[in-house]
Amino acid sequence: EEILTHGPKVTYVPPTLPEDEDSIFAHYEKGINFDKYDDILVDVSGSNPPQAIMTFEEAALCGTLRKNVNKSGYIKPTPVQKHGIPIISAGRDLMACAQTGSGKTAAFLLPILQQLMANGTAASSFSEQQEPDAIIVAPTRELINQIYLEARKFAFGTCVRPVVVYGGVSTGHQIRDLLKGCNVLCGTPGRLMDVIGKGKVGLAKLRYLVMDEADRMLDMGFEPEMRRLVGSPGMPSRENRQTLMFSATYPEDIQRLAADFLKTDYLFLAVGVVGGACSDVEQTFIQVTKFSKREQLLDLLKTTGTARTMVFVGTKRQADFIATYLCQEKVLTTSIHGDREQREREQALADFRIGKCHVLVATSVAARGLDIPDVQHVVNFDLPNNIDEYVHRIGRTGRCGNTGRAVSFYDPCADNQLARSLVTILSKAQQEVPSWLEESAFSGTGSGSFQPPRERFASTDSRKGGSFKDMAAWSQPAALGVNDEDDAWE
Ligand SMILES: Nc1ncnc2c1ncn2[C@@H]1O[C@H](COP(=O)(O)OP(=O)(O)OP(=O)(O)O)[C@@H](O)[C@H]1O
Repeated sequence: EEILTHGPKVTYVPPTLPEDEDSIFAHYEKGINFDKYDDILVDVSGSNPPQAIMTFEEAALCGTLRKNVNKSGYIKPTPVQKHGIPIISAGRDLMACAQTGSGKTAAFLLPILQQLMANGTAASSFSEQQEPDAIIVAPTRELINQIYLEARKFAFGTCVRPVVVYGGVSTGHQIRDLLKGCNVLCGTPGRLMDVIGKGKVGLAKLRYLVMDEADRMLDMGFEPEMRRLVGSPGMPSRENRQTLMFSATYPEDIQRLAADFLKTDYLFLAVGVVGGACSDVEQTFIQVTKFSKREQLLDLLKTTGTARTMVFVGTKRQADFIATYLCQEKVLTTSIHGDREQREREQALADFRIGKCHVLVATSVAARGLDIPDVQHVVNFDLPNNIDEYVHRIGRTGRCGNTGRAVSFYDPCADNQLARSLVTILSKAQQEVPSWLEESAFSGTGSGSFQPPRERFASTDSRKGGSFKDMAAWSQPAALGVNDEDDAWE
């Protein structure tokens, strides 16, 4: 985004959003494994956690919110919602770790909206400076847009007005929309700091700060921006706001950093991984050589037919290259990565969502958070260099109790450092570990460290001590993956 402010003026204005209820509340069905969520082990640490709720009735949502939850097809809360909603309603700060696709978004949106309604938040109106009650940040443009659409859905028919700002779109357009009124501001960090810097957003009334994909928001790429945000003039101190963090992964070093942003008595919510980090995703590995990957991808796609498939690659150049190759081979393919214009990125996602293209070639920019119905396959054409990234990528399938498949190309020359962590992930998910993978993990050639496979949670509260050595070794800091080609943030 920063680069764009120095480049040609961005004039893209996204298409107007549909206003009809059917489109706003369109949702996909939860899967056969949704009820298994009930058996998942949950651990809340920190002092005096409030009691979990078992039903949405217990969440004591106002009538309109309750209706919107129903219209969204939610019948019972997921574990992160059962625990997260009362924690947030009780005014506590929260660091929440729960499996991909298990409903983290509603876990923070619903209690925030409920509190805003309960406290009689005034309908916002036109003003040259807006003072939102809540700010939500996320690492990519498409993800923040998706969160905004969820906020708009749950706030439907209430006086709460959500607004979104992100890079690659005309700033003028977004500011005009912002100034019409804003209670909940969703943004990617660059554009958010931009509108704050321009004086269009004041922070004096801020009560909630939400970091989605919090570990990403606090890694090397974004941490300075987050510190700038909380240090901005008017920003209430952490004692005077509620700070909420959500992710499926929390490296230990990031947790310790995160504590700077939270009240000291924050609660850590870990939704367990009984049955695995992603037990709803069948994970397979194919040993390949660098030069055989392309043909193997084609063979694989022939067996999957028109099933919706995301293919992750390591670099933007590679994304273009593979997408072009597949198009030449008559596979209906589109692509998303950081060098494409925002118009193209949004078009690609739309074409993939409606099934006009059944293959989406993507860099890590699409690894986190995106909730696309019926993604049946994830292919790691290139494995990421970080295990957390792997967890997020394969989490694009197998969402909300649905099942999915992830196939990863494993090139022993390039991917050895990931072997041990992969063995851990597979055994946690109670899936078969290929013997060659196990061998390469423990042959001594595989670097990286060993995580005891019986650990029940993807992350544990760093304040508990003792776990630190294992966890730090397990999750390499995401920052290690940063290089010129890294495309995981805006
Ligand atoms: N209680 C519920 N009942 C039915 N569907 C739900 C419920 N909660 C969430 N969903 C749906 O499940 C899907 C996944 O939710 P969401 O995108 O919030 O997952 P997430 O935990 O944030 O995943 P990620 O880690 O990938 O960001 C969404 O389509 C959402 O609407």
